[in-house]
Amino acid sequence: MTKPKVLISDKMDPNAARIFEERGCDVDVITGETPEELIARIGEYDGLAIRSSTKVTKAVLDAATNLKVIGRAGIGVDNVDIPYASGKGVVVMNTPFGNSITTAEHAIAMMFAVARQIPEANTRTQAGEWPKSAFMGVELTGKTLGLIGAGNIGTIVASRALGLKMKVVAYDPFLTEERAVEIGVDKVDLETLLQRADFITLHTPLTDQTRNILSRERLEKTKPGVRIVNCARGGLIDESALKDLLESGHIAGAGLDVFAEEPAKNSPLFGTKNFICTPHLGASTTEAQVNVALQVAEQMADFLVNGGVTNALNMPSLSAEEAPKLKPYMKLAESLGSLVGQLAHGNLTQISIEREGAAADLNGKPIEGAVLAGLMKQYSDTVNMVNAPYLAKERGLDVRSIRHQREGAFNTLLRVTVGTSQGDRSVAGTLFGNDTPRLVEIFGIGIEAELAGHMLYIVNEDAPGFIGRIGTLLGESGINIGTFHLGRRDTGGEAVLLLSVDTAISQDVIDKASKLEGVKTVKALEF
Ligand SMILES: NC(=O)c1ccc[n+]([C@@H]2O[C@H](COP(=O)([O-])OP(=O)(O)OC[C@H]3O[C@@H](n4cnc5c(N)ncnc54)[C@H](O)[C@@H]3O)[C@@H](O)[C@H]2O)c1
Ligand SMILES: O=C(O)[C@H](O)COP(=O)(O)O
Repeated sequence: MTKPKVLISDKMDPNAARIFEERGCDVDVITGETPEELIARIGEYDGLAIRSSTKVTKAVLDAATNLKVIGRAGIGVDNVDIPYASGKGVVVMNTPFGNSITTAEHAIAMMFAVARQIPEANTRTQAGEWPKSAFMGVELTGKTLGLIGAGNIGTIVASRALGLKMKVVAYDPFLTEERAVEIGVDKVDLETLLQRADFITLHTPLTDQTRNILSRERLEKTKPGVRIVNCARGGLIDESALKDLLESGHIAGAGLDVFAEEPAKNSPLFGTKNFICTPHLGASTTEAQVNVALQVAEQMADFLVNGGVTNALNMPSLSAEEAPKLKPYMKLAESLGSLVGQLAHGNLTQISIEREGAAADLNGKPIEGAVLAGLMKQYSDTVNMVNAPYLAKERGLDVRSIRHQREGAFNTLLRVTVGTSQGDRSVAGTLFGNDTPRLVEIFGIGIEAELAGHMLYIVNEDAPGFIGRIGTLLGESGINIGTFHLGRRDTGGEAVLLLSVDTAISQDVIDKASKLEGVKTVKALEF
């Protein structure tokens, strides 16, 4: 088996390359390339490991013809076009906890630095000025900290601030009252936070909802003398308004680790009074960098080598332990999806995926992805279980997952039912010996068949002589039959014949089969 190939395109702790190699991947570390250079190179890689410098744009993804996974050694993924990556079937992962303590500590350090003007005091002292009377700071004790975003980092900042005897108020639409009590903060709306906070610190991702969350209008509503820290993302604050309000003295100090445009080499904020900054150093400690490098390499190698999915932003998680157990189910799910996709006529409006017996205890999301991938293969060559749910959504397909505790005739069963403009059509399958997928029911008729390779599906009237006629037709057409499966609704009623054959079946043979006595439907299937 050829080894998966990974490119590390940003500066990363060397542990990442070591782990990739130990886990059976070939790895290249090539940092600092231009977008054009990356585009020229990316086609040969299965995995791309990045930090915040590499911008994974549509153009990069279009050139990434072999890419299966992007791993972000860190948290923020606003440098990756995730919807486009999802559409291309590329998994995007991050390492959500590896640098959170480090970044929270940086935010606290910035708060102290702003409160006591440490950078400027340091510069002037070292210049020989001894400017003791030029600096008068404020205490953090007893002050109110306004937290915008109370996720992993915000929560750590809150706990450190509470330790410093600050009061903490938090604005986060996804923070529940219970969680707010648990972490010791007051949940407030944004207006209240702006009015009450002596210090404001931001800890949200950059999204369409959070972009410019501290707009000029909101900055003007802050308490006079407020100090603001941003160690999250640059686009969260209106930088020009921040400059004006620092100059007017309404804002007493600001500490930014991140800028709307990075690298920030000529920011208008540079030189503004009471303004301090660092060059996106939030995650830059030895501990955090080792954490995220190890984690991203483990996660990506696990995915590329074993199919395990951890911390993916566009796909459900799947542990390395679950992956081998789910593998035969994924095969079965994809075949069933493909079968209904090939057989159902009319516009598909709804699909339900039922799991029964042992299958009911499994992680349903990957199975759902595999069914949809099988189904959507009729419409797209590049579909896989990552992008299939997105394609299904785009087409307005209503997807339902149902889990039955009951045990039926099979100890494990997957059933896929599609609602078409002509009514519901359902197929079901099981695993023989825990790992061999088998179709056991097609449109209400019991049958037992492996779905593989070239197949011929025929619905006919159950009557003597039919099997001989179809055997003769295929024989005369030079088509060798591999396996032969029969099922019928009742004696003399509707019967189903599923044949696997060694070569693709031509339209001419299908037309001839359709004309045989008693035949209702003929369809060539491919798995
Ligand atoms: N400076 C650095 O080097 C550095 C390092 C790590 C992370 N970060 C940034 O910090 C961000 C936060 O990291 P995290 O680990 O805490 O993420 P997280 O996902 O755990 O928390 C983000 C929080 O923001 C909240 N949120 C989302 N939309 C919001 C909105 N409109 N208003 C208010 N709150 C909203 C979410 O509910 C969530 O609780 C990351 O997205 C990343 O951009 C920066
Ligand atoms: O989102 C993050 O994890 C931080 O912004 C860190 O970015 P970096 O890996 O480029 O330091």
